[in-house]
Amino acid sequence: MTPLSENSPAVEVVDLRRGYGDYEAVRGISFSLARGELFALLGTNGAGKTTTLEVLEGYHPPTAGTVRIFGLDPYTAGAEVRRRTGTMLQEGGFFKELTVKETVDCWRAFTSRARPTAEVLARVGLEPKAGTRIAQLSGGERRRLDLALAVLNDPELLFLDEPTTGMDPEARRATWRLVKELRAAGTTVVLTTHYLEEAQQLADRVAIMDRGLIAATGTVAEVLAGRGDLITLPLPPGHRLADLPELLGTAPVLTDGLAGYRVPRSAPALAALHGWAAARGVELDGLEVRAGSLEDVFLDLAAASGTSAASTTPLGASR
Ligand SMILES: Nc1ncnc2c1ncn2[C@@H]1O[C@H](COP(=O)(O)OP(=O)(O)OP(=O)(O)O)[C@@H](O)[C@H]1O
Repeated sequence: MTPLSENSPAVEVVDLRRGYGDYEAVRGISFSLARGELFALLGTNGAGKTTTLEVLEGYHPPTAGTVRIFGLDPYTAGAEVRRRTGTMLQEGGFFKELTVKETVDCWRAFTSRARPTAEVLARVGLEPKAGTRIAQLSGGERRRLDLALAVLNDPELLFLDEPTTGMDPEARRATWRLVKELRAAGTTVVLTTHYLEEAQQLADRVAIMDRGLIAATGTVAEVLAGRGDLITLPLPPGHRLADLPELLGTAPVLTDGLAGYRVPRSAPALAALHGWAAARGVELDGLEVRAGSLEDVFLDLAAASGTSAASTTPLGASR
């Protein structure tokens, strides 16, 4: 077996490709994570996030490229990698008749270095439900049980696949607190999520996947760098999009019935817009201005669908 290298990155992915039959779900992606980093994989439905995670977890070999976890191949050195990692899948398979405590006890039997059941349940706020049967848990409570099982062995590297899907806002925030605690204690975390706020709250770095490729990656600030501000307004009565002015050389774009301008700085653009409106006696009802967000990056990617993902302009710093 390859000896463990304590200096190797927690995760190293080079030119990973993974297909199902003729279909290539992941089409050549690379990234690496230092120990203790929290990395979020974002992306549209079917972008390849779960497939990537499953290769990192050692469930499938890559079709091409290499994946290393602590310097080890997770497919061929699965047992060693699993000893040091924890996995929260999208759907945990539980026996519905068992209680929460019985479920954790069962998993402890298969887990080396397992923490005590009470401690693990306390960690995810499930102690009051220890005696409750799985069938009676809410969706959010099941996700918390999934998380309890993922941290049972106090992993050095934790994989979280959409960890807060189905949770109410309070449970989601509690989960974020737990993930932040784990991260502060030095755990490396790879997470997939559809909640952009989750990535913004938790991640040191993000990668946005689109049709099997990484379209943008970096810190949230890097991904948003240069995106400027977004000015939106409903079309003024009696006006078409073509009647609106260019602002700082930018023509408006119509999205969901709103005219939108993405401008490097909002102040001069707003001054120009107000000048145009005042000269024509036009009211700018519903005018809104906000800084660029991950959601904008995401929506741009969705809007670009139909074009080749490879030709998508990189939206942030690449590694
Ligand atoms: N076992 C499989 N056999 C065939 N195709 C698959 C299989 N698993 C996934 N796919 C396809 O590969 C693509 C990527 O799927 P994947 O689950 O990795 O995406 P995802 O980014 O996690 O999506 P979501 O956000 O919807 O969970 C999808 O088009 C999916 O239909």
